[in-house]
This record gives sequence, structure tokens and C-alpha cells, in this order.
Amino acid sequence: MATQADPHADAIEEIFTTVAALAPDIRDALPGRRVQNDETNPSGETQLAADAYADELFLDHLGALDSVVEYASEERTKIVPTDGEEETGLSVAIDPLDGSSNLKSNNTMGTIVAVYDAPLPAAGSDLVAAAYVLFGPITTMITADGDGVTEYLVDDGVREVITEDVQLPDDPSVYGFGGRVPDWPDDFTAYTEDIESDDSMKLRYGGAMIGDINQVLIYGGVFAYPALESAPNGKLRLQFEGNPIGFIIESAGGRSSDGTQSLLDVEPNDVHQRVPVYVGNDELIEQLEAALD
Ligand SMILES: O=P(O)(O)OC[C@H]1O[C@](O)(COP(=O)(O)O)[C@@H](O)[C@@H]1O
Ligand SMILES: [Mg+2]
Ligand SMILES: [Mg+2]
Repeated sequence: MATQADPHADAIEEIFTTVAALAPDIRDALPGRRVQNDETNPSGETQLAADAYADELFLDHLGALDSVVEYASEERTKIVPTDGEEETGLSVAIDPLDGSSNLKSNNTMGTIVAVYDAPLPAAGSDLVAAAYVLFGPITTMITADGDGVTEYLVDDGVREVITEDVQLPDDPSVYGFGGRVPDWPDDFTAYTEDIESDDSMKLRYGGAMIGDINQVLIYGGVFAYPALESAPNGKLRLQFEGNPIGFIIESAGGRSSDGTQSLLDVEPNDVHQRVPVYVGNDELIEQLEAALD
């Protein structure tokens, strides 16, 4: 992970500032873009006009930075080389709208950004920073730069610190598990029953990873989009979702796993590869890995 003396500190700051500055444009663009495009994305999912719009916007603005040499997005098949400084440039992988199926029902959505000091597809251990914007009742942004996790209010595209050094609370209280219950492997089902039988824990699942992750960060708990019987690698994508969320949760004192190892240790082989995602308080992920063993 990066440190405060990181040579990429200015570049990371520039990328975060650019992402925050675009948040009002994204929010303003949503009401008119709830319709489906005639396209599917590289993961085979229906694309909304809003997904394509946000992807173009991020490519235009992040791709124009000297600090960015590669741009990849969940919404485009190929990695785009950009005009940044070859020697020092970073690779950015974006989920332009996470949870975009929530747009129809007007529920939470977000944007996720992963900043790698390596060509894509890259390992989580190559991340120097990660962040997400949460389009909830208010717009907030969580950043991790290797020197801690910070929560910001995004007001008119400008970040204002809400909380520095965000840490998962020690007394977890929420859980959210994706995928259809009959599609869960038996060992994961057994784990969920243990969690459900703990009377300090309650179910909260919103269908946008970013919303579900944010409540784990604020309240403590566990989020999973598990390996499924029908999809052993689950649903979420390593470059755009698993790695940046693993980085943020680990930076906040929690733990991430693909079932056996940290998400940050998963070997990358394709920019759109999927990975089972389990993140949360240390002891809950330890319990999970023991259950899946
Ligand atoms: O509809 P499901 O199966 O609960 O899936 C929800 C999951 O899919 C996602 O929406 C996938 O992200 P995208 O919207 O970026 O494709 C996650 O945010 C969320 O955790
Ligand atoms: Mg997503
Ligand atoms: Mg998306």
C-alpha cells in the first residue's frame, strides 16, 4: 500500500478531486437516463443509458490527466491507453455506476474507482488508492490512499471532510448477502445461519454493493456476494469492485476474502474476471473462511 511519502500522492489527489467534481454531473444526468440501452456490457448485463454516460464522462476527464496512462471500465470491453506520463502514470479502473439496476426503483447507487500502479489487469496488491462516491440521500465519498480512510461530504463537486481515519466499529451489527438463497453453496448457507442466529446482527441488503459496503464501514458487519452453485466466481468483478472494496475495508481495519485469501492477493487474469467477495469485521471473515474451508 502507498504511504504518506508516496510519490503518487499528488496524482491520487488529482484523481480523487476529478471524481468528486464529476459527482454533480452524474447525479444531474440520472433522471433522464433510467432507460435501457440496446447494449449489454462486457459482463453480459443490460446497460442503462446512465452507465454509458458515466463511463464516457470518466474517460473524458480521467483520461485527460497526466497522471493516468490507462483507463478501464466495467462498461467497455477493452482497456483504453490514455495520454498520461508513461514513466509515472497510474492505471484507473472504474465501475461508473455501481448498482445501476437500483436506478429504476430510485435506490442507492455509487461510483467506484481503483488506482493501480501497474498495467491492467492488476492485482489488489498493486493498488495505491481506491475510492467510492455514494449517491444516497446526500452525496458522500470514501477514499483510501494507503494512509487511512476518509469520509467526505461532496458538496457541489467539492470534498469536505466528515471523518478522518474511518475504522470499522468493534461491535458489528449488519449483514447483507447477495445471490439467490437456493443458489448458495451449503457451506455458505451454514455460515449465514450462524450470522442470522446472532441476535446482535440484522439483515440489511440494498442491491448496490456500494450502499451495502458503506453500512458495513459505518456500523460494522459483513457483506458477501458469494460463490454460487451456478456461478463459482460469483457476480462482482475483481478490477472494478472486489479489489477497491477490499483495499478500502482492509485500510479501515477490516478484512477481505475470496473465500480463502485476501481479495488483494487474487491473481488477475482478465480485466472483467469475477470473484466471490466477502468483506467485513476481522472475526466475521475469519469465521467465514473457516466455514468455507
Ligand atoms: O441484483 P443482485 O443479484 O442482488 O446483485 C446486486 C449486486 O450487483 C451489483 O449491482 C453489480 O454492480 P453493477 O450495477 O455495477 O453491475 C452490485 O452493486 C450489487 O452488490
Ligand atoms: Mg458494480
Ligand atoms: Mg456498474
